[in-house]
Amino acid sequence: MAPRVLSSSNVSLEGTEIRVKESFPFFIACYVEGRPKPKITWLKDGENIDEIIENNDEVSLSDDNQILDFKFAKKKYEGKYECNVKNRVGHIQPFTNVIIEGLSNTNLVITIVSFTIIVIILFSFVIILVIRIKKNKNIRNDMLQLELFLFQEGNVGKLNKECTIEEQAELLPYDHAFEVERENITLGKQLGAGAFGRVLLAQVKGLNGKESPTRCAVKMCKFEYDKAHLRALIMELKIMIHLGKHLNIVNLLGAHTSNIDKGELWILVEYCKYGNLLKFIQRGKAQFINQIDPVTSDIDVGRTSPFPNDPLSATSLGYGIEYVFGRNIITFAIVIVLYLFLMI
Ligand SMILES: Nc1ncnc2c1ncn2[C@@H]1O[C@H](COP(=O)(O)OP(=O)(O)OP(=O)(O)O)[C@@H](O)[C@H]1O
Repeated sequence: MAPRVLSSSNVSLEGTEIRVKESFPFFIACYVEGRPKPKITWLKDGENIDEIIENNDEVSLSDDNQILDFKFAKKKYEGKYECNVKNRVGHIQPFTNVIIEGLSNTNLVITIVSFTIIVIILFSFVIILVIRIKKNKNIRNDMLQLELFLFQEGNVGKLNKECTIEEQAELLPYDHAFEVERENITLGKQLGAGAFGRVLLAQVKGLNGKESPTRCAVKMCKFEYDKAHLRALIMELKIMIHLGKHLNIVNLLGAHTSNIDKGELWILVEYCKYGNLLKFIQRGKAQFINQIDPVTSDIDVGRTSPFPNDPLSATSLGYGIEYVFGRNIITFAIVIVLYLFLMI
């Protein structure tokens, strides 16, 4: 059977055209059939292809010479490619014209211009982003400065007599006389934890001019970067400073505030060896335990003043009376009697 070109080829007896973009890969396929199996050789512009293929990684023959493969389209590969197919019975020579399309000048200009525009846009974006970040950082710094200023100085002029101190505690100033250096505080075991803070036992040197270390309880935020918790602790500290000392409350001994911008605020208060009042009562130290409502006897026990005429407000007692009983067992008895009296 004489050789015949199959339709899957991209060469034909009448000739075809293959257009390829420069630097793209392409191939010329000359699939044939015939019996005996035809032999295939290739010509480029009438010359044997061997010269091009020899020592050239970019051009190769495969599939019994049926495929001529080009890794990159280059101008030098442009031309007429003939596929010489021969067997004993016949001979055919299908061919194709390969045209390599380079980037036209206009295309090149468009590419360069678009690239430049993209670079300029990206660059502007980066600049705008940097300016924004810087601006936000400045705003944040200003806000931090403002918050720190409010913490230190407060804004007493804005206090409203019709509101409770608890509602406007932020406006109260901080008293630097309470400041204790970090190196004077040695933290110990945890005594307990509240809604937003935890309390640790500590030894503090140089408190009230004393040489020997003072045992105290240090209250700090559970999570240093939680602003809401820090704010609550600041309010607690300011209220304690505002209240001043009193026999029946757990008094403020000092505070470590120099790292407050990093969320670190420690409040040093008197240590109460019996801890929390509710737990103390629940442990069965008081014989009338059954008469106390377990719900209202939590923090509210401290918030209801057992001394109606006490100059300290109910709020003030809320910050300390829970722990007072460890210090003074007689006061404890008086408070419980008064509490029962008030309950009736
Ligand atoms: N001065 C103190 N002496 C001994 N233990 C204390 C002292 N202060 C607090 N504790 C212990 O730490 C626990 C937590 O105290 P904290 O004041 O943080 O919480 P709270 O008053 O119960 O709750 P909240 O944080 O809502 O006010 C208490 O229950 C108590 O066991």
